[in-house]
Amino acid sequence: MRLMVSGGGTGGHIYPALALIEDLMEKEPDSKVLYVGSTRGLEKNIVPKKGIPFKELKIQGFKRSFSLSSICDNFKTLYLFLKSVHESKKLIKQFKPDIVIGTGGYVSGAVVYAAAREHIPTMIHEQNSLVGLTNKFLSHFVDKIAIAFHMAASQFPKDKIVFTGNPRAQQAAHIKSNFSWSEYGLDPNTPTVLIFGGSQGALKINSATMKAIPEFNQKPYQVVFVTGQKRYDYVKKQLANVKVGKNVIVKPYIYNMPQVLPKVSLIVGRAGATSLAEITALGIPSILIPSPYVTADHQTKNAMSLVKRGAAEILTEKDLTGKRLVNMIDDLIDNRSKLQKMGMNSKKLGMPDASDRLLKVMNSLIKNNK
Ligand SMILES: CC(=O)N[C@H]1[C@@H](OP(=O)(O)OP(=O)(O)OC[C@H]2O[C@@H](n3ccc(=O)[nH]c3=O)[C@H](O)[C@@H]2O)O[C@H](CO)[C@@H](O)[C@@H]1O
Repeated sequence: MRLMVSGGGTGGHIYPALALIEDLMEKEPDSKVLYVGSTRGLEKNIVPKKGIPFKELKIQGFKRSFSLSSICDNFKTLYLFLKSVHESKKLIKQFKPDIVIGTGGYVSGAVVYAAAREHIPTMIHEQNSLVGLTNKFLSHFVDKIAIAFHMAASQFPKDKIVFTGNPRAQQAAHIKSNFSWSEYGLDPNTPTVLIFGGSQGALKINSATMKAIPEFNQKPYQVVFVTGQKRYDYVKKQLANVKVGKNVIVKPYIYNMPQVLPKVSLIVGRAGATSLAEITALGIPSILIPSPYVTADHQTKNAMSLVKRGAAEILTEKDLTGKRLVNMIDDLIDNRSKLQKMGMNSKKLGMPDASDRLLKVMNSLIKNNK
């Protein structure tokens, strides 16, 4: 298969694409892949590290306010979009993909739109329960729309929908992890809580965690606190005069998350769709703190789909304090049977064959196009 993939901005759009590529290369090793990302997103750091051919386009998002500067910015956005469509068409002519798939983020808007105009089979993958702006736009042009939450179905043209789940779930579920907490200087046999605010880190989660550290130091469990790359220096500065116990580790980012996750006892984090796909694929109990800053509060909807099934607990950002965080973690870690039940409920929601399902649809689209 000659696969062109585009997805960018944040990890939630990038990792599903990478998981799909990994599965394709395992099943069809002669395949050729080109990843098209943006000059500004995280993909620029993540994708080339995986040895995947990468091209970048300059693109930006629309501003939703009506101030003069936003209007000017939106003209620039439109210009960059049209330019990116033009450049995508050139890339398509050179690479000659059998199929183009978009996993969200502004850059995928230009690439997938260009592919549809060039009559290449196209598909988008929507990770969330509430549909993003780019995928809403692309839904009018693509051949198929893969979704990971049933709730997303009503927001797209019915005849194009296929329910596949998120490919990152399959990657997380099937990995043979040889990771050990001893690599972080921790004890491999002590329950370990992983705290992180999505792929970019979250200010409020970071401040609550910093306040909780003096209490964490006394606990019979371990805490791995991931700040987000950009927020690491600030957190380290704030912690300069705080005693951080041997059972607490502070890290900017984890690059081998699928290896690490199977060893986690409890997750505290945002409710980004790709994180939830991983959590449920592995059946990890979680305390979810949805970001209130995302479109249409979609993380609360994502989180509630787990909470309703007893697979997670929710903590709203307005109720988030260091003390509350510690209490909720203690309550679960101290109550093994509650934790175990939550894990089992979480696993029931997992989609451990998501990328197989996606590949199947992609292959049938390609076949029908020949
Ligand atoms: C603020 C924002 O717009 N967030 C959106 C973004 O979240 P975000 O990019 O944070 O996405 P998710 O939480 O869904 O996924 C994060 C991904 O990054 C990985 N990871 C994270 C931290 C780390 O140190 N190492 C690492 O590898 C996780 O394992 C996961 O695969 O995309 C998601 C999927 O469309 C949306 O649901 C979120 O609402």
